[in-house]
Amino acid sequence: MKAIQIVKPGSPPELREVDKPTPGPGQVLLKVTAAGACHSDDFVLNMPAEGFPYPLPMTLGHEGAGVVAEIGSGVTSLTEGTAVAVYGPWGCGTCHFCSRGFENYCSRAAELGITPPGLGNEGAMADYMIVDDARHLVPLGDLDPIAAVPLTDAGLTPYHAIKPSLPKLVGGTTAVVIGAGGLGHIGIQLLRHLTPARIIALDLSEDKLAFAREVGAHETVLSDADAVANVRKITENVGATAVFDFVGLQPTIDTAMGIVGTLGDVVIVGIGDGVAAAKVGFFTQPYEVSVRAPYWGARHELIEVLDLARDGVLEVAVEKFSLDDGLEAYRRLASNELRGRAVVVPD
Ligand SMILES: NC(=O)c1ccc[n+]([C@@H]2O[C@H](COP(=O)([O-])OP(=O)(O)OC[C@H]3O[C@@H](n4cnc5c(N)ncnc54)[C@H](O)[C@@H]3O)[C@@H](O)[C@H]2O)c1
Ligand SMILES: [Zn+2]
Repeated sequence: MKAIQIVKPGSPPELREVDKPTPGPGQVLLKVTAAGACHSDDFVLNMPAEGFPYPLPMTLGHEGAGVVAEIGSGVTSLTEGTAVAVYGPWGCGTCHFCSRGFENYCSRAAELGITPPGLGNEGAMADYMIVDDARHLVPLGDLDPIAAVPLTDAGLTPYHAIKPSLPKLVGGTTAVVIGAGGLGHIGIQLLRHLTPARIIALDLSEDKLAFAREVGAHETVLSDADAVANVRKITENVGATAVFDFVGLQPTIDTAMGIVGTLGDVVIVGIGDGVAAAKVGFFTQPYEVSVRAPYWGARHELIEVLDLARDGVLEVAVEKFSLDDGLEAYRRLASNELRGRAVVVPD
């Protein structure tokens, strides 16, 4: 079978022939129906070779959907042919966080497609993939796997990031989304559906800003040196009640800190290596700002996001690629050329 793999850190991924895996006890083999390409894959591809934390070569892809093709011994809860999506953060299942459903915060977690050595899980960018435990599968029902697969990360992560800010995002407040890409364009739709807040989206080009308005942003602002002043002007200097940074570079985090208002949240989702400088202390405005850096989401939240898609609330913009063209998907992702999510669909 074919797989898109990271072979050499700092180099583009490669399309390679690999052995079709066999499910071990408790495992499930999926015939992959769709796999989403995430900017985090690009982050992993560009990690330094020295001290690279994952086994090489490694199949990419932590957004996966498929059809159950083969069941390992001991799995009784599944039948072959069932359409499923994969809940990617694979926790231990028993610790404090896992028992509350937040496997994304399990300290012993192994993640699909981004797994430390010894845990042996490959990603979804392949004809077939192994899922470590039937517990990580969520039924897709009649959802289209191509449109639904981005929800396992590009939908789940913004949902998990936005939820704690919902009580603050009442009428008359402003929410800002920085980066209207895979995660951001779903984040905008979630904010539109879940809050009455005015949504301002920031990105690098007029084309991306037009896309942000298409998916529901009320206003858009170019992400440049004037962005802080321009957003503050729109909010009549009150500032934003929540800023979701889906880029995470130092300039965008600085923008976020510059536009957040009193009682506001700065939520850093992008993995850009930026950090938020503390502006905490008496007589320091804005007052009572919270900064969070959430990671992925809980299993029950994935089910909630899939239900929102079933209700027609979320429309994922997808650019479709075959496995043979998957390298082009990663090229477009790295150069910010995509509209929405790149989804690879094996034959
Ligand atoms: N925290 C988490 O759990 C989690 C999960 C998934 C992805 N991520 C990270 O979130 C980020 C977004 O991922 P994605 O897959 O949506 O990426 P993407 O490439 O689809 O989207 C990124 C968007 O940001 C825009 N952008 C880039 N630089 C910008 C800047 N300086 N100002 C404004 N906009 C800018 C791009 O034009 C693009 O539209 C990545 O850093 C990714 O690694 C984090
Ligand atoms: Zn991701």
